[in-house]
Amino acid sequence: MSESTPAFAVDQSPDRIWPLRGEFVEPALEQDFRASTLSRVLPQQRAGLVLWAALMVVFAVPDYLALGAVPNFWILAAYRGVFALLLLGAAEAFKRRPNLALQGYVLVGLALLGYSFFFLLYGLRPDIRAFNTGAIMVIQVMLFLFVPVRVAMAAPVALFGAIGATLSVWATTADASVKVGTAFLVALPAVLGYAAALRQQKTERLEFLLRRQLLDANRELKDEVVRRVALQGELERQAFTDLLTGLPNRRALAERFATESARAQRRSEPLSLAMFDLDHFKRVNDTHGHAGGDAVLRGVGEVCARSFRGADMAARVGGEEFAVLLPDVDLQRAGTVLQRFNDLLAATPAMVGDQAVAVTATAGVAQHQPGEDLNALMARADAAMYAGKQAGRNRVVLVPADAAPAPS
Ligand SMILES: Nc1nc2c(ncn2[C@@H]2O[C@H](COP(=O)(O)OP(=O)(O)OP(=O)(O)O)[C@@H](O)[C@H]2O)c(=O)[nH]1
Repeated sequence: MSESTPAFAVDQSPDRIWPLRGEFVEPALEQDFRASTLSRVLPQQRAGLVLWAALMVVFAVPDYLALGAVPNFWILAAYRGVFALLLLGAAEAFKRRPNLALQGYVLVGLALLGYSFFFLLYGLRPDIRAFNTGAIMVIQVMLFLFVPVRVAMAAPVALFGAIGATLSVWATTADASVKVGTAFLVALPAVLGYAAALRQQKTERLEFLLRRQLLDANRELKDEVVRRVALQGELERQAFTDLLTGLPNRRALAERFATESARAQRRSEPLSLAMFDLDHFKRVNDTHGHAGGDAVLRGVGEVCARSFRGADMAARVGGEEFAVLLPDVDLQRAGTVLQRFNDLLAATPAMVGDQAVAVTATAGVAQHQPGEDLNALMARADAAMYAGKQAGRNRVVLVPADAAPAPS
């Protein structure tokens, strides 16, 4: 997100919404918006249709009271009945195919029929002309505000209603003031309804954009948190890992030692530590270059991974120096484990280019003594390893259990 764009600003640029249609210019966006309104629009439209059908039927009563059972009454009653059925049918169709409700064509068709009924009423019931005009005014308002339908569709229908009503009145009266008055009366609610509905449509769409932006921002925020947690995990992993061999580093060893020495003491279990150093590693570097030496070190890491149990921890603690922490393992067993490792290492040459380079290691092993810290334990194992180097390398030297602690 660029710095100049506030996080939650809605893009209100005029070209996003048609000024007179109040719909998104982008068809996909408009489609998304309409789909998001379905759960609200559908029940409203269906309720509106049922109410409309009920009104059509109920108003047959005043027709009958005014006209009696004459042919005009029956024409109106038939129109009312058929139209009410159509309205109920549409309400049912909307339930099955909600897209019909969103598109608005069905509603527009029904509105055209509805207006036509009132035009007919002007001819068949001139006695209620004023009432008729009032009903058309109500329909004009309902068309825009009560039953949610797109203004782009409602506007031509309202125009049809206004013109139709005006023409019907002009055809059925000679009174000029009634003619002009009716034209105004039916046009005015259409204009007001259109203006109000247009404003509402635009507001709803801007709100939709805002909601979407908020959701996007929220999603971005969540993704960012996930990314950061992963990054933090990776940084932590790196802080405890030797990048060349992938083995744990000295820091990781220190943490593990703190846990294991406390546990060993609590449970009176043995804990051993081995230090091993590659033999004549300088020669490897001198012969195969530093990169060759690195390849050999990586190979040692792989042998460690294959050699020690999951509970043991082999760590790289210096250039070509390694430490192995062996929980619940006494000195003798640790010696055996290290000897097995040494044998495997000697038998597993690393490939440097197309050359197989074998290395050996010299190890010193010590068993942890109560209260001893890591440095002291490492120093004792180190001293044994040094003794092993002196004695000819490629061997494992144990620190006797009763040996004096090494000076820290
Ligand atoms: N390639 C490589 N070499 C390293 C690294 N760290 C230390 N070394 C080399 O390891 C060698 C250690 O040499 P020395 O300490 O003389 O020991 P050595 O040659 O292994 O001889 P002994 O330990 O006495 O058997 C040096 O040449 C260091 O440069 C490393 O990360 N990569």
